[in-house]
Amino acid sequence: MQYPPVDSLPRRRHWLRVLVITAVATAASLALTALIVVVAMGHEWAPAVWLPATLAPMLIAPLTAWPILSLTYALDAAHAALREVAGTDPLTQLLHRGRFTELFEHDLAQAAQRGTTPALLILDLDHFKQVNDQHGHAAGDALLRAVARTLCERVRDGDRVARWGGEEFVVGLGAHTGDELPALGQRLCEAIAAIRLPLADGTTLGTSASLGGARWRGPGDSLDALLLRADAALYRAKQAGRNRLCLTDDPAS
Ligand SMILES: Nc1nc2c(ncn2[C@@H]2O[C@H](COP(=O)(O)OP(=O)(O)OP(=O)(O)O)[C@@H](O)[C@H]2O)c(=O)[nH]1
Repeated sequence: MQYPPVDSLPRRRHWLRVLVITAVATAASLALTALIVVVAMGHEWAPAVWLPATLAPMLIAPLTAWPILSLTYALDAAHAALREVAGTDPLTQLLHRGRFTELFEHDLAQAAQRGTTPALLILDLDHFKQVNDQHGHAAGDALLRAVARTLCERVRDGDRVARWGGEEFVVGLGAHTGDELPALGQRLCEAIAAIRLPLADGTTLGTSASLGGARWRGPGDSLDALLLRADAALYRAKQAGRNRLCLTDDPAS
């Protein structure tokens, strides 16, 4: 999930590598042919080696290039898989903070070109400690997974959802215009409050979240600054009684 900006790089690198390895293998096999010809010249057995010496470049180039290419391709695939695992939170399968930062900074850099005004939401579940204390850590984990699912189901393709740590989540609206922030934030707040997780004893477990949102102000506005503004708005949402959305640009909220 959520890896578009880097997709084209390995493919381009792969074809460059194909060209370089094939060229090196061909040059090496031609040099071998020349060596065989020089050594054989003047000997009566020379005619016997002309044919293999001529065929050698055609055989050696693919025979050496192919295993090297297969190996480097497999290493690339393993590297991409490791990157994905390292960038994913194992409990919720959302992006980790580091991978989110990398991807959303790319969204900010592309915003002017795409004509978007990215925005960011920070969500913190309310009184989550009580969930763990009353229902156990496993129920808390299940609730975190349900919140992650709820967020992913309601954002658009191109938005980024990350587990920021503990019971805190971040949604990066990379493909939106800033105008959509209040409506989406409100929808997420309501969707989280509507979660009802069935428990073994037949009851259900719910939660709510406080959300802080901020819009990107354009080139020169860093992700750190955006996060700070969203965090300040989140703090106001907690102070105002939780289970609500506050935006930095809206002092009345
Ligand atoms: N089950 C579970 N709990 C976690 C995980 N990570 C953090 N927590 C718990 O989340 C709780 C966070 O508690 P607090 O920081 O006090 O926040 P809160 O109880 O949600 O209170 P407010 O944020 O003020 O509404 C702690 O009890 C942590 O143990 C996790 O991966 N799984």
